[in-house]
Amino acid sequence: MAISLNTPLPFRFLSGSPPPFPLSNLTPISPSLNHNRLSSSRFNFPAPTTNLPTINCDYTAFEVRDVSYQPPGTQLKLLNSVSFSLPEKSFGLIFGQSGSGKTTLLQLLAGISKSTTGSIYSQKYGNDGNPIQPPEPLSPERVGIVFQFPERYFLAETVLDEVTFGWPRQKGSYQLRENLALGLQRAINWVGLNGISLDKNPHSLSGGYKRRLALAIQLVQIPDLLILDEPLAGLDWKARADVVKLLKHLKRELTVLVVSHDLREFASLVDRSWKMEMGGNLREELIPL
Ligand SMILES: Nc1ncnc2c1ncn2[C@@H]1O[C@H](COP(=O)(O)OP(=O)(O)OP(=O)(O)O)[C@@H](O)[C@H]1O
Repeated sequence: MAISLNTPLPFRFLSGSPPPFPLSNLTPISPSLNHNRLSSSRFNFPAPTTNLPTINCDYTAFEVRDVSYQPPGTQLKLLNSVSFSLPEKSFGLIFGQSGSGKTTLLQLLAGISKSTTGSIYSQKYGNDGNPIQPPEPLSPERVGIVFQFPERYFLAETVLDEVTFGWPRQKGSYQLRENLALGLQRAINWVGLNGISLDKNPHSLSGGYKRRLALAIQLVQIPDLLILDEPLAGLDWKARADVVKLLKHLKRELTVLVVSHDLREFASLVDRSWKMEMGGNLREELIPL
């Protein structure tokens, strides 16, 4: 399947709800979690490898339970009973050898492929650590994904056309477009693209700004989960530092899951980390520094 950053957008924009609030009005929220609860024997999780603070209150977590994946028509098992939990407004990092299945897992989370077994959902917990609502399947429309080297999939000749590529054009969608326009303005400010002319050709932007643009496209509507595959790949040191800083800012507002080999650069952001072993086995592990 040819993957384009723009491919899923029409569906996202049409079926997702408009941004519920301006992010600029938000007070940064620290993850309010007792992560010991998340690693309770109920879920059979290993000891926590995070530095999330321990505060009791309700919270939501993205849950992946016993997910396995075999590409249709093959006997290959690329993911083997993968389970993990990522609390909202926290930063998760998956690392591991090339070919171990990290991107495959992200593709399942984004709904690009469908898992062979297992489930992916969000779960609300009370302050006693017990679920307080039925689990809700994670809707692909509410997941933003920035692929590795997203700039390779830019299609439009201007920044504006690139960001609005999937927007509805038909009559009667004024309200939706108005909401999208507000979301766009916020996303552009948020990623620091406000100094860039919207008439510019996306391919003429610097490496770091191309990544900002790819992020802005995903942030027009606030995703429940933002996932990024190797966000620093191919960038120079300055752009890498800029993207890390941007993600540090974003993690205050969003749940972020990153696949990366650049462990040192993300170390200060990580709340939870997992290593993908060859054969598609995921286990919670501190990043090796
Ligand atoms: N549809 C498919 N059919 C068969 N094999 C596949 C398919 N998709 C991926 N693979 C194989 O599955 C393995 C895992 O691929 P994946 O891209 O998920 O690894 P990765 O951990 O993300 O690697 P990298 O760090 O190099 O990006 C690889 O050996 C890949 O060639």
